Amino acid sequence: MNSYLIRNVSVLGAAPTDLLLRDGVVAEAGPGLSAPGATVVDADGLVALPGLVDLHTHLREPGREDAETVETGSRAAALGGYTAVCAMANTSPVADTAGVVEQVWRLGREAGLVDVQPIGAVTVGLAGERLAELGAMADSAARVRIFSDDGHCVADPRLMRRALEYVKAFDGIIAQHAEEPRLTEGAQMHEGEVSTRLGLTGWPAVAEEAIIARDVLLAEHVGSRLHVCHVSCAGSVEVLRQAKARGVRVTAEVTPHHLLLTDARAETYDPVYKVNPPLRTATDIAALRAALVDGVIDIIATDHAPHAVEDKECEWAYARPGMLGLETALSIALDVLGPEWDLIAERMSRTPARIAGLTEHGHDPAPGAPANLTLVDPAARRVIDPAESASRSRNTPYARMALPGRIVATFLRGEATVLDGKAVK
Ligand SMILES: NC(=O)N[C@@H](CC(=O)O)C(=O)O
Repeated sequence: MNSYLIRNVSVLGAAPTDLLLRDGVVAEAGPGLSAPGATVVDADGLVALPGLVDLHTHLREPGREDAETVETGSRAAALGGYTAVCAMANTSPVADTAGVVEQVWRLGREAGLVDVQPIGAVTVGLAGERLAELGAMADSAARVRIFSDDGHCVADPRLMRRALEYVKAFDGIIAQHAEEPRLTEGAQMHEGEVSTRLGLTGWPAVAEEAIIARDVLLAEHVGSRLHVCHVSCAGSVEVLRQAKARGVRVTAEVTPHHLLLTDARAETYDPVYKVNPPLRTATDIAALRAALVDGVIDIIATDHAPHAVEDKECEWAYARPGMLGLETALSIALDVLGPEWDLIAERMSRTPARIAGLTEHGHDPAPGAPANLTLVDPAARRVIDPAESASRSRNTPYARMALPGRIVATFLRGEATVLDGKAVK
C-alpha cells in the first residue's frame, strides 16, 4: 500500500496543515510532518473535504453499457471528488433481485474507484405492480438498504405503504421519484409560461408536491423512513418543511441542475436540457437554495443520468430525460453556495453517508478517520468540454460554461484514485 503526505492543505478552510495517509486511514495530521517513503502531494492552496457521497447515480450497467458502465461512471465519480455512489436500479435487467444488485456491487469492487452501493427496485421490473424481493436484496452481499423505482413513481398508495412497512424491519429507506403519473402524461417540460409559449405539454409542480404530501403522511403513519429524490419545486419544500416540523422521518435531495438552470433553457430546444423532473423557474431555484442552506433539503445528489448520443441528439420530444452530473457537482455547489466548506461537506458527504449507512464515508480528514477524501482547488476555473468527460456519455448541460473549482486529488481508503486532476487507473 502507498502512503501519501499531503503538504499544506486547508482542511475545510482551516489554516494549512499536513496530512499523512497510511494503511487506509489518516494516520497523522499537523504542520511539518515527515514521512520517509510517502508520496508527497503539494496541496498549497487546496482544500481537503471528506470524500463526496452521491445518493443518486445512474451507472447503466447491466444493459446500457454504451451509455455508461460501472467502471466509467466510477471514474467520473472519482474525478468529481466522490468516494461512494449509490447506483439506481433502473438498469436492464432491473436491479430487483439479489442477483442483479450483487452483480453491480461486484463490478464496483472490481473497478475499485469508488464504493458502489446498489439501490434495489421497490417493484418488480419498476412496473409498480408487485413488491420486489426487498428482503433478499437486503440480505445479499450488497446489503441493500435503499430501495427506489427512480425513473418511475411508486404511484399506488397501497404498494407504497407496504414497501415502507417492509423496509422498517431493517431500518431501510424508500427513495421516491415523486411524480403523479396521471398529471404528467405526455409532459415535455415544466408547466408554466415558457411551456405555454413553446406549445410543449407541461409537467406541473403539483404532480411532485401531491406525491410528496401523500408519502410523508404514509411514512408518518407507518413510522418508516422516506427519502425524496430530486426535489424541484418551491411547493415541495413547504410540504417537506411541515413534515419535518412534525417529526416525520423524511430526508430530501436536490440536484445541482435544479439549483442552477431554469426552464428558459427549453427555448433552445436542445434536448440536453430535458430532464426529469424538469428544470423549473427562478422562484423554485431560490426556494431550493434556501432549503438547502436551512436543512429542509438534506443533501445534494447528482442524478447523474448518462444517455447515448442517439437518445439525446434528436428531437426534444424523442430525447430521453437526464443529464450528467458527477464531474461538475462540486463546481455547481461552489457556484451556488460559495466556499462554505462545512455546509458543502454536510450536504455532499456527511449527511448522504449517514442516510445511506455508509459508515466508512463522510468523515472529516482527521487522525483515525478512514482516508476517504478529496482535494479541491477553489481558485481554479475550468471551461467544461464534454469531450473531456470520463463518462461514456456526453450529455452535460454545462458545455462551454466556466465553472469554479477543480478536483485535484481523490483518495479511497488511502489510495489515490485521482492525482493532478487525472484518474490514476
Ligand atoms: N432524471 C432523469 O431525467 N432521468 C433518469 C430517470 C428519471 O428520473 O427519469 C434516467 O435514468 O435517465
